[in-house]
Amino acid sequence: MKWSEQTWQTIEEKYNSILKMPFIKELSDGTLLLEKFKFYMAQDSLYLEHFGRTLSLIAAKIQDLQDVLAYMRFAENAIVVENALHESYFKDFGVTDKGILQPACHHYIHFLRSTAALESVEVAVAAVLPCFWIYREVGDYIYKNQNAINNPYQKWIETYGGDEFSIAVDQAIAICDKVAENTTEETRKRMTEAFITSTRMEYHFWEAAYQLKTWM
Ligand SMILES: Cc1ncc(CN)c(N)n1
Repeated sequence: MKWSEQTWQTIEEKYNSILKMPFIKELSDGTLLLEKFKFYMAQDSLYLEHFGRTLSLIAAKIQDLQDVLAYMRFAENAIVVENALHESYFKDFGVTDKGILQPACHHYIHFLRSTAALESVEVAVAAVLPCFWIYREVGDYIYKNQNAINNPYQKWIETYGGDEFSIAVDQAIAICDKVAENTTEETRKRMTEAFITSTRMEYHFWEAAYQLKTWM
């Protein structure tokens, strides 16, 4: 069994908990309070900048030149393409100030940045994988279960439930499987731990937005 298949099994329960979150349910039926979505989008826009920086650091470290190019593209997509979705919502909502990093986002970003800086590149690619994979699965799930009539969050749903995003996700999974195959059992274990940690943080990111959780 591939590393990715084995690892997904370890987070299956956590993934199912994500699907049951009120944030996901209400985003999907369009009833999520705008205040919560705005909080989420502002934090996510800050997140994407640092996620893009993390992907660039991985691009600088990864061995295979095709993989260097893939992570450079992922970084550009996070900062330019994904963030364009956020900017368009900010325009609609009249948001000019995204504010500061709040606890869940701060924690997640710093986990990704420190993993990319201090761990091996194999562990770093595993740490960023839930940012692709969980979003694709949640995006697809919402796409299939959405209320598409007058849903204010339609653009979000189409971005993460769309084919373009899915192609990048498949690439990121394939790179993880390749590096996992060529490394030690100990590193594969660390990759799985990093993947689990990021999965947890995806959960807490949505939870924090639903609760509008800020610093004291
Ligand atoms: C927190 C988070 N994780 C993942 C994604 C999808 N790149 C995102 N936009 N935000």
